[in-house]
Amino acid sequence: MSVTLNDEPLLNVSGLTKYYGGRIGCQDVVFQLWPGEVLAIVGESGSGKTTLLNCLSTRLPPSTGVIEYRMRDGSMRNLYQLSEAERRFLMRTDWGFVHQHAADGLRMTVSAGANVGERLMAVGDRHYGKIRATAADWLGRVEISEDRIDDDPRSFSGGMRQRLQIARNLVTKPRLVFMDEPTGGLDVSVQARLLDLLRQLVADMGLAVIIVTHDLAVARLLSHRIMVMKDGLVIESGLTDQVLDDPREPYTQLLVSSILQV
Ligand SMILES: Nc1ncnc2c1ncn2[C@@H]1O[C@H](COP(=O)(O)OP(=O)(O)OP(=O)(O)O)[C@@H](O)[C@H]1O
Repeated sequence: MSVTLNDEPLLNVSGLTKYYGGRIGCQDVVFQLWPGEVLAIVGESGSGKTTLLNCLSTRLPPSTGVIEYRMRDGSMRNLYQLSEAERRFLMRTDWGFVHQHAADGLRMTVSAGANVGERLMAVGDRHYGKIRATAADWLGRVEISEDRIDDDPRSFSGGMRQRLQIARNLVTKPRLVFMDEPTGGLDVSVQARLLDLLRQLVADMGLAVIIVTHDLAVARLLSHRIMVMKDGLVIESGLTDQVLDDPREPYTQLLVSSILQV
C-alpha cells in the first residue's frame, strides 16, 4: 500500500500517559501521524488500545503528555487546550469516530437519511433537497439501497448499521477518522465485505485513520503502519508488513503466530 506523505504531520503525540488511579492505562506514547496515513493500534485485551484511542480523540483527558493537531488553517494546536466549542467543531467536521457498536455512533430512532444528513447540517448545510441527495448518494457508496433512506437503523442488519455509521462519519469529508474495532462482532463474511469497503473509501478519500483492533488481519489489510501495545506501552512499531512479517519483539512474534497464521 502506498501513502502520499505531506511534509507536515497531522498529529504529533509526545509522552502521552493515562493512569486510572494507580493503574496504568497507557504510558509514554510517542508518535506522529501523517495526512492520509492509516495507523493500526494492536494488542491483547487490556493492553491500553482503547485508552490511547480515547485520549487521542479528546474523549479522555490524559494524565500527562501533549497531543498536537494540525488544524485546517495549518496551525498546530494542543488538543487539550482547545476551547469546548473548537473541540466540538473539530469532532463534527474534521474528525470521525467509528464505534465498534454502531448503536453508539448512530441515532437509532431517526431515519438512515437523517443520520447522514445531520452531520451535513452540523457543518452548515441548510438546503433540504441537497442534504437528502447527498445522503442518498452516501447510502449508495456504502452499499445501502436508496429505498431504505427513510427507514431507521433499528430495522437494519449489523453490517448495514455499521456501513451507515461509516457514511455518517465520512459525509463531511473528515481528515482524521478514529475507529474502534469497526468489524468486531460481525460475521466473518460481513467483516470481509466491510473491510473491503473501508479500504476503498479510505484510499479514495485520502483519509488519515487511527484504528484499534485486536485482529491482525484487519491491521494487515487496512494499515500502513502498526503500533503493538502491551501493558500500556508501545513495544514495537513500524511499517505493517515489516512488523507482521518480521516481528522483532517476542511478544509480537507470539501475537502473530497465535492470533494470525500469516
Ligand atoms: N475506566 C477505567 N478505570 C480503571 N481502569 C481502567 C479503566 N479503563 C481501562 N482500565 C485499565 O487500563 C488498562 C488498559 O485498558 P484498555 O481498555 O485501554 O485496553 P484495551 O487494549 O483497549 O482492551 P480491550 O481490547 O479489551 O478493549 C487495563 O488494565 C484496564 O483494566
